[in-house]
Amino acid sequence: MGSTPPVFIGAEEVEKHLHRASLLLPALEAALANFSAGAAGGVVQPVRAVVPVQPHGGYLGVMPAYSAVDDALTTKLVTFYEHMKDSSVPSHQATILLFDPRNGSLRAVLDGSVITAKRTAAVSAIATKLLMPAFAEVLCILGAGVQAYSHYDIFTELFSFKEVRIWNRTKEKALKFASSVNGPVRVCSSAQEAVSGADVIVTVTMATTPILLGDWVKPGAHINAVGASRPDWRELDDELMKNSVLFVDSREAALTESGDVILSGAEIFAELGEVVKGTKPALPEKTTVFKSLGMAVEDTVAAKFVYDSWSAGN
Ligand SMILES: NC(=O)c1ccc[n+]([C@@H]2O[C@H](COP(=O)([O-])OP(=O)(O)OC[C@H]3O[C@@H](n4cnc5c(N)ncnc54)[C@H](O)[C@@H]3O)[C@@H](O)[C@H]2O)c1
Ligand SMILES: O=C(O)[C@@H]1CCCCN1
Repeated sequence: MGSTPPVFIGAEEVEKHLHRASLLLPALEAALANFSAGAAGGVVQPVRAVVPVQPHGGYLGVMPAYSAVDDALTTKLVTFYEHMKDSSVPSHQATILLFDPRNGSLRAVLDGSVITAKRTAAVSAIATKLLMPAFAEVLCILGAGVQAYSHYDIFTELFSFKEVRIWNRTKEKALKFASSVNGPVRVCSSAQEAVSGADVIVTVTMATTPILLGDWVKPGAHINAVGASRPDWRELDDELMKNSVLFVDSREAALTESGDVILSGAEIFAELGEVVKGTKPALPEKTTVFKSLGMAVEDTVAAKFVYDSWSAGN
């Protein structure tokens, strides 16, 4: 008897089953805690392998993970390209393969781009809930690409900011962002203007040198640093890195992949999963940075969520 061929779940279908990123919050919180529990947490996740595609300024990342608690086995394949000349092609494209852990058969091939956008924003939201100052009023987003939209969506769903500001390297993209989302957004002409007095800052750019300086940041603010995922790329300057309490998704990945962590020499205080578990404090009264690199197990639980929902409806 031949095995059943894998199903293909495209972007539209993934979107349908994952219409709000907040649907992933319980699974992601558990995955972060399990990851940071070491062997007892049952997450097997090596630091991703990244293959540079040098002549084209691109990278291929391979991100496998197994979560015993979820009994879910996946690998994401993600490409990301700097300086895209053709703006109709997204800078990041991803596919997730979901296997049957009992026998290794491929069950599904899922679009990974929607999942990447939503799970990343949901993890930033988990960090923000734990680390932002009390009475946070101003949200600032630096960057106006795919992640800016997904972060805006979940942040405005979960929190009640009085003001949302955006800055982008090219202002027209920031203007387009402000006119596309459902709510008022102040478009700023400089990153400094956008950041000044902000309580929560999200950096979601393809910058390779700092775009956010410690000098501009209000003491006690919380920063989700989502870009700069190569060891020689930066979004934050040394001053900010050294004068904040630093949280990461994975210590091992941060010390391998994050230019902001490696080149600043900043000390890592905790993994986000340790704060979720309660084994490390959150320190919301301090200036905090959550350096997010993205973890394969986040894709594993998100893909399982979509596959289970798809299976229930088919
Ligand atoms: N941590 C994670 O889990 C995770 C997951 C996915 C993406 N990311 C990272 O988040 C960032 C944003 O991803 P995206 O999918 O929104 O990308 P995108 O290409 O859709 O948007 C990138 C934005 O950065 C701006 N930009 C490009 N070069 C810049 C520069 N040198 N200085 C300042 N701004 C610049 C662009 O104008 C654009 O608005 C990327 O660095 C990406 O690698 C992280
Ligand atoms: O975790 C991710 O999906 C992304 C891939 C691209 C680089 C940054 N992290």
